[in-house]
Amino acid sequence: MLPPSKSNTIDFDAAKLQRLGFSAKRTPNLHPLSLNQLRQQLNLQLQTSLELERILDVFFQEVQRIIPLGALAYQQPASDLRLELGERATHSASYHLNHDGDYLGELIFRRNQRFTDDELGQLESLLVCLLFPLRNALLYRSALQSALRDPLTGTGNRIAMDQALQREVDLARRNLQPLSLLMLDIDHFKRINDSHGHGVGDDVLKAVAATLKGQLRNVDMVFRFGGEEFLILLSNTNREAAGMIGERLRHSVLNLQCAVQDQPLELSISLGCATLLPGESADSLLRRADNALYVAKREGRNRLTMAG
Ligand SMILES: Nc1nc2c(ncn2[C@@H]2O[C@H](COP(=O)(O)OP(=O)(O)OP(=O)(O)O)[C@@H](O)[C@H]2O)c(=O)[nH]1
Repeated sequence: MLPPSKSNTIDFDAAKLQRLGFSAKRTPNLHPLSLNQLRQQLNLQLQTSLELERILDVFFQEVQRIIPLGALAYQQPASDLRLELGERATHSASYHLNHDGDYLGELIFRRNQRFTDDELGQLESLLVCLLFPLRNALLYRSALQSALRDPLTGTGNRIAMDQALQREVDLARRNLQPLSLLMLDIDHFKRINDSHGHGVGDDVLKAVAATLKGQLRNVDMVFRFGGEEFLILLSNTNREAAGMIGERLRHSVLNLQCAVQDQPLELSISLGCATLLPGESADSLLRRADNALYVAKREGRNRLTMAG
């Protein structure tokens, strides 16, 4: 038996597209089709993927079999989505897509010639083929996201953290770039829960997470590690810069204006910081940051400790 290897893997999307007579990279306008033929093709092809970008790319390429286009833009601000295919042009036709009361986003077709009424009618007829695949792709994307997010704080969860940590360690090694990690924990959090209730504890967790995200460039690098513990991955960041970021985070939590029944709630965090050593594993990096956090707690809390 052959050991698993790349040559045995199948990109099912690509395979299905090929079987239908479409390779991944196609030149537009290969065979002119009637509107009905194109609708049938689209109905088949748009089912072959749940990836939003791929679906829109297939749609953009195929529509050009009967309607010349320069660009296609898609945006859905609520999901923080914005995609641009092709090149910007002077004329545009835009559509707000709704299905069953759900807003699926806005699609903008662009080119350097005005669209005729006939063409707009054809576009509208083709858009119908896009609705279900687009809705499914959006649902898939949000399912993927919620599988990787901590529902309370909106930060990445442990699964996301494990994936990101290994990926960043590999990247740092390959690109010979520094990688630092901050492990932080809210001080005396149990007291907050015990004195004010779990609901207030939850609000504090949300407020601290929002502060951390607000202070960092890449919010996808903040993870909830455990109850009141967070982990921050700082790619391309050396020990000195990571220490400065850690101090900035500590101050921003100290300055958080939290109150319970008009009484101010004092909050602080302790942090441990470690920077990847040559040849070091992800587990070892994590352990060193955790040990540094333990030292910060032991030495009085509300402080940052750098791992040796
Ligand atoms: N409200 C709330 N509390 C949580 C959650 N997850 C964990 N906790 C609580 O977090 C508290 C953690 O307490 P400890 O581990 O003793 O830590 P601490 O009180 O912060 O003390 P130090 O870390 O030593 O400063 C426990 O009371 C947990 O019940 C959560 O999702 N919501």
